[in-house]
Amino acid sequence: MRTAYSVETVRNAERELMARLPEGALMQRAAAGLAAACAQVLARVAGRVYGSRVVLLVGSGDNGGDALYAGARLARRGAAVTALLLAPERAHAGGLAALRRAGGRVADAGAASGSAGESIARADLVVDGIVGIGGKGGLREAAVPLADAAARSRAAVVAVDLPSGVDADTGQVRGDVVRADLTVTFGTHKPGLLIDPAREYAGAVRLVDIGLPLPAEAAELEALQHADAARLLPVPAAESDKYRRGVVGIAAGSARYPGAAVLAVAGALRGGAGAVRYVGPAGDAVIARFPETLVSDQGPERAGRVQAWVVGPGAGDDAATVAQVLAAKVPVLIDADGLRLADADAVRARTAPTLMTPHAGEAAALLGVAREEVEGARLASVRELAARYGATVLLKGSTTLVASAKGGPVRVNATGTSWLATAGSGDVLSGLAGSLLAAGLSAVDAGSVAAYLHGLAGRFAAQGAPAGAHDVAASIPRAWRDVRGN
Ligand SMILES: NC(=O)C1=CN([C@@H]2O[C@H](COP(=O)(O)OP(=O)(O)OC[C@H]3O[C@@H](n4cnc5c(N)ncnc54)[C@H](O)[C@@H]3O)[C@@H](O)[C@H]2O)[C@@H](O)CC1
Ligand SMILES: [K+]
Repeated sequence: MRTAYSVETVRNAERELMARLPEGALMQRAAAGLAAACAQVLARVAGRVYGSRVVLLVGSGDNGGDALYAGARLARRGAAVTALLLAPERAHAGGLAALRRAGGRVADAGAASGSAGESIARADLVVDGIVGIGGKGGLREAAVPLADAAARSRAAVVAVDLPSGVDADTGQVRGDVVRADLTVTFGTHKPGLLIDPAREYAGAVRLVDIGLPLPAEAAELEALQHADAARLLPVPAAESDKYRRGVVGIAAGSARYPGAAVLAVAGALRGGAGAVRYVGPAGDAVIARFPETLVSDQGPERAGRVQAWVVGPGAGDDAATVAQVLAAKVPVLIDADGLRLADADAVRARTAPTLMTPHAGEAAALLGVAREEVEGARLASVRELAARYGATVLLKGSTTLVASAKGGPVRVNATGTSWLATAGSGDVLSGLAGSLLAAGLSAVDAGSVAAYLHGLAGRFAAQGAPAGAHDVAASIPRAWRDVRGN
């Protein structure tokens, strides 16, 4: 499991560790890891470290200190290193002395703004040490021209700890921020490195272990990795029958949107449940495509045994079906139209698990705010929805988040791809997650494993070209095999 911790938790762990270590030891660990990563980048972009051109953007805190010490290490290996100081009188004194001793140049970024731009334009590597976890708000005005010059330059940009200006705890981006090709982060991932929109600015992320003592239960975010997903996937045993494997009921589709039913069933058939039962007006379309589906034109109450329901994709205005499903004593996934039609009190009154799967627009409607507000503050939004509805909430997006009403770490999914932003892709996800619920996974596990498989399936289906939702569904078995390592 990959984890991310809040700035406050990182600061506490840092204090605890610093008390046991000689002064400056922690920064040296960080700088050594940063310098090693920079040397690898230089080998790629300039062929070698010796003779390469490195520019350090140095702010007034320890983030700048890391950059200066790493710069000193690169200068000792023969790189021509120039530090551009945003606040010369407050730059890290020890770091500055180390860089000077190693033969690096130091300039005032403000006084030499023209030549600062030129050195950035000519650099092979720009190291962004403007601000790290001590940052507040977007980049300050004086730093913006440096970030712009780095963006225009052909240099590779390596961010120290975080791309400067992004909000470490929330992933929010206000105003200008640095765009990095690589972020070298220390001790732990920060939430902003895993959540959009900030994640996009981080580029590839490399974690340098500096020995921070971080308690597992204090994590803000968890991201499943292959091994975690493999452990959670339901695998039938010799004595399994379809009921033990779980029957998932799909109440979806309408005369107007029969395709949503077909796609939700397509996802459900690949989710590990032993059988898929469909109720609704699109039975003919479902059977024509998937003859293994158990189809009923009675309502959910009379559909027969079901261990988890999916309700809502393409449901139109059928509030009665949504209400019937919510009254069932088994886990329920509510998606799409179902989110609009579900009575909030009925959701809160449920005792079996409930998983709601809005995209940003649907989440905004449920919260009564603008869509941009949800997109800018995804972590806060998913937690707020989970608390309001007393349900597990999966907020879709290029980094999908899954929050439990009970609190605890929010799961973030990183397998997604922007190719998945295609009509019907959400219907496939809801069927897949519903199937995992029926197979016995908790709502958080079902949601996060479904998002993981769905993202991988999207990658396999797309491979750099547009793919339809049915292609994504058809690629789910390949995603399972990939996760299970066979
Ligand atoms: N906490 C830890 O465990 C460790 C921290 N280290 C480094 O130390 C950093 C934190 O250092 P600091 O606490 O000194 O804080 P930072 O260096 O992140 O930022 C603080 C400074 O930046 C300025 N600043 C704040 N917001 C700004 C903005 N929007 N634009 C421009 N400047 C802004 C402030 O005036 C302040 O002087 C980490 O990100 C990491 O790079 C590492 O050396 C190793 C260990
Ligand atoms: K930084």
